[in-house]
Amino acid sequence: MLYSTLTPAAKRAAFRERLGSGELLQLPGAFNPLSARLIEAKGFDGVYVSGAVVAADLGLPDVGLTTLSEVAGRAGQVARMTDLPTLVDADTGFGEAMNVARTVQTMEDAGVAGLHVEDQVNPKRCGHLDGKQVVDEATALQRIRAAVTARRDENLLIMARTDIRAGAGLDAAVERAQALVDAGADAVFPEAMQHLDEFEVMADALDVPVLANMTEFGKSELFTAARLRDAGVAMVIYPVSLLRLAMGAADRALDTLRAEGSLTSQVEHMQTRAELYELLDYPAYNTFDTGVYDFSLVDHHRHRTT
Ligand SMILES: C[C@](O)(C(=O)O)[C@H](CC(=O)O)C(=O)O
Ligand SMILES: [Mg+2]
Repeated sequence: MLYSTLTPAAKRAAFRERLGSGELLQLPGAFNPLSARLIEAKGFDGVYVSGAVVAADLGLPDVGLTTLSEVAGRAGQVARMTDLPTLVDADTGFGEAMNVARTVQTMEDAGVAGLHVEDQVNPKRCGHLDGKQVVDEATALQRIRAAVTARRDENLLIMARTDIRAGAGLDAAVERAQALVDAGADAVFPEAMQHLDEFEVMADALDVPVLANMTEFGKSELFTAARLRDAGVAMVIYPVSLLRLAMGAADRALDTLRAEGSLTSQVEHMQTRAELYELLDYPAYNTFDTGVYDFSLVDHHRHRTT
């Protein structure tokens, strides 16, 4: 109950170990802390906190409007609810080198296992939209150096995301990624790759784990986990998928309520009360409550008789 049962340091160490195992780790995006519990219950390897989802949750587009405090707050709430490692989208680091350093320490305090910092100009755009711009290499490397220098737990995974592929092509992306690794990045997130063999080229060129972004309605086809693993990818995120599914279900259910005047026909699609309580570990809280109650009775009794 109350979750998580592990310290952030233990989660980071476990994440590093799993990443070194050569398996493909799957990290669905948690759109809230409760959905992180579901992701864990279903046996996934980690939880992703998407910048696009944090923004959308607030009713905002993903154009660099959310603040470090908002994103770190949400990442902390999610990380708190799961024993899985949490990977958070730190956008551009919320500024330049000095801001990136503060972002890393704030995210570390929030209990995440890793974060990614991208090389887009401020204010950033969704990586799968046209018209985004990247900073020059020197600025991109500064952000990563600042991130690596700022962390206090050496197991905190600093991932460099590069958005250069869309504007400058795959060769430029590989070159940028190699420079980011030389600057200290522990892993690379090549954004908006189009074909599976591009992931393969990237994974072959780098000595660090590579992440694939399987966001829907984007530039990439939705490759299966098996194909990504065969291409040498180490981690895959499904950043906005659960939010899209939940909002799709909510949209249809609201139409039904308007049309039918009740949600009776929708009940079969709902998570049941029993399923929700199980996910919340409700019985454990009851037991805890009883323990406190018993204790106070005994205590009270002792006071009266002495
Ligand atoms: C991964 C991503 O950065 C996110 O914030 O989740 C987005 C996802 C999306 O907009 O589909 C991205 O820029 O790819
Ligand atoms: Mg993002």
